[in-house]
Amino acid sequence: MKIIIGADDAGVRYRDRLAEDLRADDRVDEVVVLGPQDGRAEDYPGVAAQAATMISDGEADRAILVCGTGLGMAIAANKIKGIRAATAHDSFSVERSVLSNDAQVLAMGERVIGLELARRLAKEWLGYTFDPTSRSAPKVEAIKKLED
Ligand SMILES: O=C(CO)[C@H](O)COP(=O)(O)O
Repeated sequence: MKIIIGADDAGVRYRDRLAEDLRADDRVDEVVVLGPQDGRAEDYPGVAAQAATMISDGEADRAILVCGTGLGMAIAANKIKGIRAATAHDSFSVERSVLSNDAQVLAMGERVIGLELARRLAKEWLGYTFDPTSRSAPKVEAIKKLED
């Protein structure tokens, strides 16, 4: 699995810790880091669009995006066709974002949850795979039709 980990200025600290976790995770083959580098500022819309476009183009499988709240990242990523991004800060929502919504993007807020919870949720999120034969599949198909 190729995973993007991205952030804006408000999410850099969590991004860098989550990137370390992802690199150490056997389920992850490759980690792509997006967002501020070498102290250069970057706002969330550009980072979210870059990550979402890579997924939509088949260059990456999933992304974790961190900003202050996790809201702007999800809103911006959802503007890219084919992308389902969800902000989630609890275990159940993280699970359902994949199993119900087939979301490829998890957005979290560094100003909202603690680092250890963010790390745990990222780890849980990696373990879920959408089942295209599940009761949720027709609803995801209905979402896709909204884009046409
Ligand atoms: O949380 C953010 C967007 O949802 C971002 O990190 C901060 O945005 P701002 O409050 O507009 O500076």
